[in-house]
Amino acid sequence: MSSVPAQATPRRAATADPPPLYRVDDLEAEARRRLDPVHRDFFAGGAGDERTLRANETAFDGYRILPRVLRGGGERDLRIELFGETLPMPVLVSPTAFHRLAHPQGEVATARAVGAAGTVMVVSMAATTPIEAVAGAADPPARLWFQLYPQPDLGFTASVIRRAEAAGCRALVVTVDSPVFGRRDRDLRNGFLDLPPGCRCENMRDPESGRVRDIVMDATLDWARIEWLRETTRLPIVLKGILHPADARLAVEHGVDAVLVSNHGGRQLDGAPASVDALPAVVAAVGGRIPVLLDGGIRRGTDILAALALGAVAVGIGRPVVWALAARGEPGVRQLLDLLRAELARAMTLAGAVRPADLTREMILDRVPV
Ligand SMILES: Cc1cc2nc3c(=O)[nH]c(=O)nc-3n(C[C@H](O)[C@H](O)[C@H](O)COP(=O)(O)O)c2cc1C
Ligand SMILES: CCCCCCC(=O)C(=O)O
Repeated sequence: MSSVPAQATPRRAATADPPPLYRVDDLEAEARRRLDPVHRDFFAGGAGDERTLRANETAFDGYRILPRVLRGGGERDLRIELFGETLPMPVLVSPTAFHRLAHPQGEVATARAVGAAGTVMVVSMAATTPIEAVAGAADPPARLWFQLYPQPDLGFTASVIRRAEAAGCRALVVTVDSPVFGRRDRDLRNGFLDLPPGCRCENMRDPESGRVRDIVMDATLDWARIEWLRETTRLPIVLKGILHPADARLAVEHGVDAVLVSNHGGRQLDGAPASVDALPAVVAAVGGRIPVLLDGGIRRGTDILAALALGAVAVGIGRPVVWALAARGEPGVRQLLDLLRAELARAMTLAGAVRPADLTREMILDRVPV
């Protein structure tokens, strides 16, 4: 008679159920096996020596969470309020380009998973599915925000904003850390220049000519353009790519509705600080006048907890979504969001917080050497 090991993995039924997911990083390993190496490098890579890319993740090792005990509270309530809406958890999907390089269903699969989770998907201007199709894809519908690289052609920029508004996007995320494209050695070495046939940045289609325009990184971008955007749309505006506290103050003065502390996942200025290291000074500069969000290096529920305790209202995830999509399609992104929600709830329970608002600055010990 054969014995059954105490920790036997349950035999899975022969259905399309994805295998269990134990940690976010498992998705990366799985995705790496599936992806074309050139596309894998595009998704994984950063600028220059990838110092900032590495720092985004390792910086979280330097924070220690000081838990409170005997606080009771029962079930955790992860909901947050943002722009007058209640989100089920403080985790958003940050904009990432070219989802159809990760999975044939691309942004449609991502939107369906985000719709099921009830949180926000920030759709990239460089999406490979038109915003209208992303908006129509999910049931329940995903809450969509639209990410914009302001183009030098103001008429075209306004037409893209109108498309996003008409598709039901509820905020405009303006990326301000990209006056020029970061120098990404991996892509240069791989000669990654073009999307495969049939795969295009559909949000760049010119309404008059029908031609798909190239995305221009505009080095003339300045605060006057933010004023123009403020006059051009009534959507809440989020500035993405703020690291300096003085810029956070200027954002408030220019009527911006939120700032997203981000270094673009280490893909723009190599040598910039880890997002989480830049967060406290930005939070102090903003002084509660507008919400502060953060992305970069979030891989665990404890990372989310640390960012919230340091003053972020919510966090964004970039690469984990791409890995989940490449590894397992829509079910993978669902699993990813479920896992992060469960990890955050457990971390909050262990730290004695019932709601995100219970997470306070004193619960994080000052940065410890790593
Ligand atoms: C493959 C990839 C594509 C990205 N595309 C965009 C984009 O189109 N627009 C944008 O504002 N940021 C883009 N980003 C940056 C992300 O929005 C986000 O800031 C970053 O990925 C967060 O770091 P993380 O990957 O460690 O979560 C991209 C990042 C990656 C990795
Ligand atoms: C010129 C193509 C623009 C794609 C931008 C995607 C992006 O932001 C990234 O980090 O990659």
